[in-house]
Amino acid sequence: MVEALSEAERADALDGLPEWDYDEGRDAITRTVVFDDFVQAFGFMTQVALVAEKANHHPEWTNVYNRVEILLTTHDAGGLSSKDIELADAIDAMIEE
Ligand SMILES: C[C@H](O)[C@H](O)[C@H]1CNC2=NC(N)=NC(=O)C2=N1
Repeated sequence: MVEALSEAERADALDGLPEWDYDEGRDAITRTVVFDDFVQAFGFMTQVALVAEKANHHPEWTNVYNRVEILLTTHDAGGLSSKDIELADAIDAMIEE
């Protein structure tokens, strides 16, 4: 069973995720990505969905046209865990492609 990160672990992890913001209320991280159009945005979401399903760790997200707002937290842990950090890293790699 995955545990929520400690404050120190969280601070260290967030240092490596400069594109993500910390949501204290949810103990989560968030990132908004804007694409050229809906098709690009949905293609990205499809890529993320396959990685998330493989990891059995899923984002909370919204999509409006070319904009995708992503929130990562671990429901089973009641907060931010290493699984969120790993998924955020994978998402960043897809965006940098
Ligand atoms: C039953 C299933 O394995 C669990 O519900 C998984 C699915 N995806 C998940 N995703 C996220 N973000 N947090 C979880 O705790 C989680 N748990």
